[in-house]
Amino acid sequence: MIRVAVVGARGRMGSHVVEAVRSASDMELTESLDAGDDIKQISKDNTDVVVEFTVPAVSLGNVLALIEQGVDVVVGTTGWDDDKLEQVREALSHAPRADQAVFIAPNFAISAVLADYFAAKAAKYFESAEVIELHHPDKVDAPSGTALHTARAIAQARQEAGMPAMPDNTQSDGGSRGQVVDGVHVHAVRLRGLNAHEEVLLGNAGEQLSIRADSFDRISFMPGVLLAVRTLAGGGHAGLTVGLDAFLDL
Ligand SMILES: NC(=O)C1=CN([C@@H]2O[C@H](COP(=O)(O)OP(=O)(O)OC[C@H]3O[C@@H](n4cnc5c(N)ncnc54)[C@H](OP(=O)(O)O)[C@@H]3O)[C@@H](O)[C@H]2O)C=CC1
Ligand SMILES: O=C(O)C1=N[C@H](C(=O)O)C[C@H](O)C1
Repeated sequence: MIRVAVVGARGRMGSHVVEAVRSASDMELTESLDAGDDIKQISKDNTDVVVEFTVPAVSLGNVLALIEQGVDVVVGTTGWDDDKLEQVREALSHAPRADQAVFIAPNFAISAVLADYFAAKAAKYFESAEVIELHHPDKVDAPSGTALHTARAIAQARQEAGMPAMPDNTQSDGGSRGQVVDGVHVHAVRLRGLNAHEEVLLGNAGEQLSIRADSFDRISFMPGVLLAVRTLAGGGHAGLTVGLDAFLDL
């Protein structure tokens, strides 16, 4: 039985994770913590894997504290940059357990993971590429972690193919061209009625490829979360792993 704790348990995602863990025959829910709770209630004495879905401002602190507690962590919270990831690697290098693992995924839905993968594969064949992410208006961060991950993957594919900068004759945009992430324009839509959506537009003269992923319900993220919990609990993934594609045979 995998002992699972949830941090951010009363949140939109955390509450879904609590339900998914409770419904899993191979898992036992140990601790359900939220803002104001002492994260050191979680330890290797009561928990094997922690699932963390909080807010970008606190996730690194939570992960560092949980590493000190000797437990593995599955992280869904967004807002990760290279510096924060390096702090996690550093903490893992002197963690209580040599086989301790942290897994971070910008998106746990298979539709989004595949859209990201397909966009990176297509990128070198198109002169232009832009990313549009669309979410519910309660989301605190923009652009989404998923869109940032996709934009960086497109940029890396273009760089590896030796491609030039994308064509853009904009002289002044007043902010309407979105955020530029490694040369890729990213646009964020916030709209009541939406949940989580991403569209990648890739263009050449006379043609366009559109790659779209839609998460209509947060249940779409749960199979990926449970896959990550089971994978970490099974061992063999010591250190930091980023992206659910690492656990899929893509
Ligand atoms: N990787 C993925 O597939 C997905 C990632 N996400 C990401 O997950 C994160 C959470 O999203 P969502 O669930 O919608 O957000 P919510 O705001 O609904 O949930 C966040 C929860 O974390 C709690 N919290 C805040 N600070 C702390 C703390 N220091 N310790 C413990 N809990 C804390 C909040 O409590 P309170 O409200 O009282 O402050 C709240 O209950 C976001 O970064 C989002 O982008 C979302 C969906 C999918
Ligand atoms: O806040 C959300 O809801 C989501 N956040 C993640 C992100 O920022 O990419 C994943 C998904 O898009 C839902």
